[in-house]
Amino acid sequence: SHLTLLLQYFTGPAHWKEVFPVANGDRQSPIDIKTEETKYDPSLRPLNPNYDPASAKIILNNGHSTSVEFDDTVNKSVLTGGPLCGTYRLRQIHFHWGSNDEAGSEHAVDGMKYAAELHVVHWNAEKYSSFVEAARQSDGLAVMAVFLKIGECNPQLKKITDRLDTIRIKGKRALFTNFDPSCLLPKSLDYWTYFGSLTVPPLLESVIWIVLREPISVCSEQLAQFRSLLSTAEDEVACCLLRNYRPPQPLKGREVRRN
Ligand SMILES: COc1ccc(C[C@H]2SC(=S)NC2=O)c(OC)c1
Ligand SMILES: [Zn+2]
Repeated sequence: SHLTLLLQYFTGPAHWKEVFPVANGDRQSPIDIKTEETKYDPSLRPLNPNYDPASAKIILNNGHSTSVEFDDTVNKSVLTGGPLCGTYRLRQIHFHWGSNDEAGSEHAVDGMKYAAELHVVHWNAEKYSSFVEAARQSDGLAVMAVFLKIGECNPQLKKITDRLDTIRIKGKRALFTNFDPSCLLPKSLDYWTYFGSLTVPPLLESVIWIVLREPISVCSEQLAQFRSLLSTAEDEVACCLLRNYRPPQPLKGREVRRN
């Protein structure tokens, strides 16, 4: 309907600042990583993801993306090392993509966008008692970003894209367990890191970003399966989730370090 289309238009990234003033804040994400300006930091340690496949619980279409939600009531699946102090507990993974294969990632590298981007979201369970509380703290969240580059179909990603037809409508969820998200990480865990934010409202400035330098592969057919998800619920006029990436935001003097 016209109202739905109008709402869709006014809910785009350009309008978020009207409802969430932090959208113009000093540590917004994503950013365009200018590789020549990144700084090597010898104090950065190797990343140490340690995930238990039994923590995976459900796969979900929340209308903005598709996510796999994990049991984060205990320290079963955690990320330590890298730029992090302490233990960050795995909460969920989700994806960002575009309406065509030429764009879709949220972060860019020297102005270049990849076809899609995986976010692996963790929260600081050592210092804070819940994800929601951690999401309000400057060191509350750690999101590992993995670029998806157009190429061979990704057999590990197939475990997710093959289930999307069961959650096409916004709000749908399905059981999804025995899944270790490490299978979606590239060979090298070399990374860039910087202080940023959630990339979707409420855009909270609570994320330590860890952007892996090596992409994983995805094929056009798999991206088409993401785009066939609906951003609308059962009782609404069907609308495909064609794109869900926020464009790069001003760096505002922040430093991007590399290991
Ligand atoms: C208040 O809690 C939130 C809000 C939004 C998202 C999703 C956003 S944040 C990000 S980074 N990429 C996204 O798509 C959350 O992700 C766990 C958590
Ligand atoms: Zn995200």
